[in-house]
Amino acid sequence: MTAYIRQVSLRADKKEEIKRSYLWSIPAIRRLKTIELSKPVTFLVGENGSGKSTFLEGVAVASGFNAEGGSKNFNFSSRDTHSKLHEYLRIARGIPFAKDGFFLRAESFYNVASNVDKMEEAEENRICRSSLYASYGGASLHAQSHGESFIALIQNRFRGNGLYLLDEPEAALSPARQMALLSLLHSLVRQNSQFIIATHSPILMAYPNADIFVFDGSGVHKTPYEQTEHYFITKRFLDQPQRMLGELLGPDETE
Ligand SMILES: Nc1ncnc2c1ncn2[C@@H]1O[C@H](COP(=O)(O)OP(=O)(O)OP(=O)(O)O)[C@@H](O)[C@H]1O
Repeated sequence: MTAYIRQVSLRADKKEEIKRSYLWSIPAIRRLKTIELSKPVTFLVGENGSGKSTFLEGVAVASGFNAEGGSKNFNFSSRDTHSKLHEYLRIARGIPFAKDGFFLRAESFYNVASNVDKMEEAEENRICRSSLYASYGGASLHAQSHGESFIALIQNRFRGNGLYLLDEPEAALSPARQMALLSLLHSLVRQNSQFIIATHSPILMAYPNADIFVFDGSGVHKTPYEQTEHYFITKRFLDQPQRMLGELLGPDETE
């Protein structure tokens, strides 16, 4: 199995600095020691605000990606709110190095799409060029729906032998497209790729032989799929929607 990142730990020598930042108020970050990435696919899950995106962004920036997403060639910035976590992480890299990579975040995908447009315009000024859009599904990402452009990007731009960091990729995707994404993940894993994915999707989390790390108030814990809240709450709801709706809305409202 290929692991371009084998281990991520919080630097003990930076503890005093971390204590002075808001990062210390995030329990999963404060209690983070070492996360072993020993599988081709690692999921980061947990409640809203538990620190998954902060952690993934820290790993991405420490690995040379732009904080707002893109490949290592992207260096745009539309805001400057990313944390300094990357300075406090120690990343143990594997051998060989990844030949490809992408940091894909649902929340700033619009800006990544705009940046691709700008790079395409710049390419048009060259005498000998191949269209950059070819790597992104043949058209501007803005000319496709959010979900279509997400899938087009993964299908066309992710070339394998790569390190891919995805932040809530399901945000744009229908359940059927989430399943399509599972197939794409699988074929990229078979081409020696590693994924680290922050997600709320019980569909994506079902990818076999993956590690799932739950971020919560007591730290970060490796958890089997069926024991995650995402799995059992979704299952309980779909098994008995009327009963759950009765609990949520009161019995009179569900008739
Ligand atoms: N610049 C900032 N200053 C202060 N607090 C921040 C800042 N950025 C994020 N936070 C806080 O850090 C915590 C973790 O946020 P993060 O986005 O990592 O959560 P998450 O687990 O990815 O949540 P979600 O599932 O909703 O995306 C949140 O409580 C958030 O409010």
